[in-house]
Amino acid sequence: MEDVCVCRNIEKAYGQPVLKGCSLHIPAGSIYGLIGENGAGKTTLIRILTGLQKPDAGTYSLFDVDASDKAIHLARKRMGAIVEMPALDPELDALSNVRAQARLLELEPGHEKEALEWVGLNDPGTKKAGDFSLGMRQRLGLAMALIGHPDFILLDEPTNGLDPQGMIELRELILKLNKEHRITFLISSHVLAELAKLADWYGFLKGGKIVLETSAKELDEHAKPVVEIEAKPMEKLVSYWDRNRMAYKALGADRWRVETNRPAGELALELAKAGIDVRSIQIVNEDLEAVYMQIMKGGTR
Ligand SMILES: Nc1ncnc2c1ncn2[C@@H]1O[C@H](COP(=O)(O)OP(=O)(O)OP(=O)(O)O)[C@@H](O)[C@H]1O
Repeated sequence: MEDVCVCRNIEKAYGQPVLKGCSLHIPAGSIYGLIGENGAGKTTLIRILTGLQKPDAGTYSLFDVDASDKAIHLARKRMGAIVEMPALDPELDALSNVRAQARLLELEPGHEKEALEWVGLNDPGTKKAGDFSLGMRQRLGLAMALIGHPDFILLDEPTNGLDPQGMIELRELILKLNKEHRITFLISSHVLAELAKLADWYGFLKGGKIVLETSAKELDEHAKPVVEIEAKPMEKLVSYWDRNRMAYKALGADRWRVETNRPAGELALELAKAGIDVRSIQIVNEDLEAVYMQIMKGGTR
């Protein structure tokens, strides 16, 4: 699969270094989740890719055009972005906002209504954008990002401040644009659980670098098989875990969490043979959030 965007050792400092050799690859057709804690430099990276800022060192390419190439402005025409908040004019209605964006990008007029329809604003009326809900504003921002028929859209923390319904709607919209129109997305977030419902590729930004770049499929495989067990007595259990070199954690009264590849039924039988009274046993595979915490705490796995 070709990459729509490649970054190589990007550095950026504002007095303090923020990006310290950041490299990543965004495959065409993917929804790439850029995940990092607050202040990790996600917005900085997105601002660099959209041309709002220049890196101090390193380079990047968009659609195989290097940032130093004169043709980079043509590659940028294939991109749309919402950085921080959608750049709407609060005094204008939805259609006038999209028209203003089309003029700014020097596009032929005539596609404004289509862009609004793509985001479900079929009949936006004359309400001013300043009176829109946050979810509506995000939709309008997306319509403005879509007006140039981009192949690649960058969204900086798009679900920030949305209510659960707004989040679901935005997610469905992004998935639809990705599947039906083959638009590649870069979406930044500090909430992995939110990205996990969308992304099929991830870059983990930490300490100014991408410490892990992986597909969603691979990340799922990173999540270790774990079982939760309710059993006693404690001494026999601890001795069993130690004998079998199994990583365990006490969760509370007679409750344990254990890493194991063994089928739960087989484990229950073995524990019973060792004189342990097993009340319940269930598989609860380690979730992505735990994988995330481990990556963010200790670097790559
Ligand atoms: N224009 C600027 N001038 C000075 N410092 C800046 C500027 N922009 C960003 N920073 C600093 O750079 C660091 C990274 O900020 P950035 O907004 O890129 O992080 P982020 O990962 O997007 O965080 P958040 O999730 O909080 O938006 C922060 O410490 C921030 O204060």
